[in-house]
This record gives sequence, structure tokens and C-alpha cells, in this order.
Amino acid sequence: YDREEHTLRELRIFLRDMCKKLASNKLFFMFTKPVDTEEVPDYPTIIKQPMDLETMMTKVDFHRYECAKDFLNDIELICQNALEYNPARTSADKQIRHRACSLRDYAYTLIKTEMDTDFEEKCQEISKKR
Ligand SMILES: CC(=O)c1csc(NC(=O)C2C[NH2+]C2)n1
Repeated sequence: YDREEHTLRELRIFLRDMCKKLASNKLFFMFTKPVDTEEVPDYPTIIKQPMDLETMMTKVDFHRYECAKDFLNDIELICQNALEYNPARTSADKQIRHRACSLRDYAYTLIKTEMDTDFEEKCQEISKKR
């Protein structure tokens, strides 16, 4: 039991660092906080499952991620939401779509290069048992 809790503690430390790195990149500022439904009233009519990096940091602290795959699923959600909400040919929409794709690719690459494969496999085994 303790060994598993130690593994998940180490995962949370890694994922907090991931959130920090992603949120500190100016390119991704529009993904750092929930969309303000006062400013953008049609957002919740289009995007049914909003996600952002600040919410993800809170989910880390609430032990909502048991492996990096679960974390990347929420990164994917941020990306898909942005592609859905910004479909237009305008440069504004194109720029947000490009940044959403950059966020996704940067997150996958950070995890692939900085996380030990065996460690993620151990986390996924723990996650399956729970
Ligand atoms: C987080 C997100 O995807 C987002 C926040 S504002 C926005 N889009 C716009 O403000 C307009 C540019 N075309 C609509 N997208």
C-alpha cells in the first residue's frame, strides 16, 4: 500500500510541474483559466465539458489523476474544445487552433521525454486495480 501511495505522490509532483510548465508559456494563456462565461456567453452553449490548466492543477491536488494518460486525456479535451469553438477561417480562430495543437503536442512530448515508461506503466497498473 505505501509503495503505491509513494508512486502516486511522485506522479502528482510530476504532473504539477507539467501544469506549471504549460501554464507559464505565454502562447497558451487562453488555456490557463476557465473561459469567462460573462465575457463569452455562447461558450457553454457550444462546449459541454470545459477544461483548463488551472482546473487540471486542482484535479492533481484532489488525486483525480492516477496516471499520465488520464492527465493527457484532459489536455486532449482542452485542445478539442478549442478546435470546436474556433472553427472559422479567420486568423484569430486559426491562431487559437494552432496554439491548441501546440499545447497538445508539447504536453505529449514533455511526458514522453521526461517520464520513465516503467513509471507510467506502474501508475496505470495501480489505476486499473482501483
Ligand atoms: C479557450 C478558447 O478556446 C477560447 C477562448 S476565447 C476563444 N475564441 C474567441 O474569442 C473568438 C475567436 N473566434 C471566437 N476561444
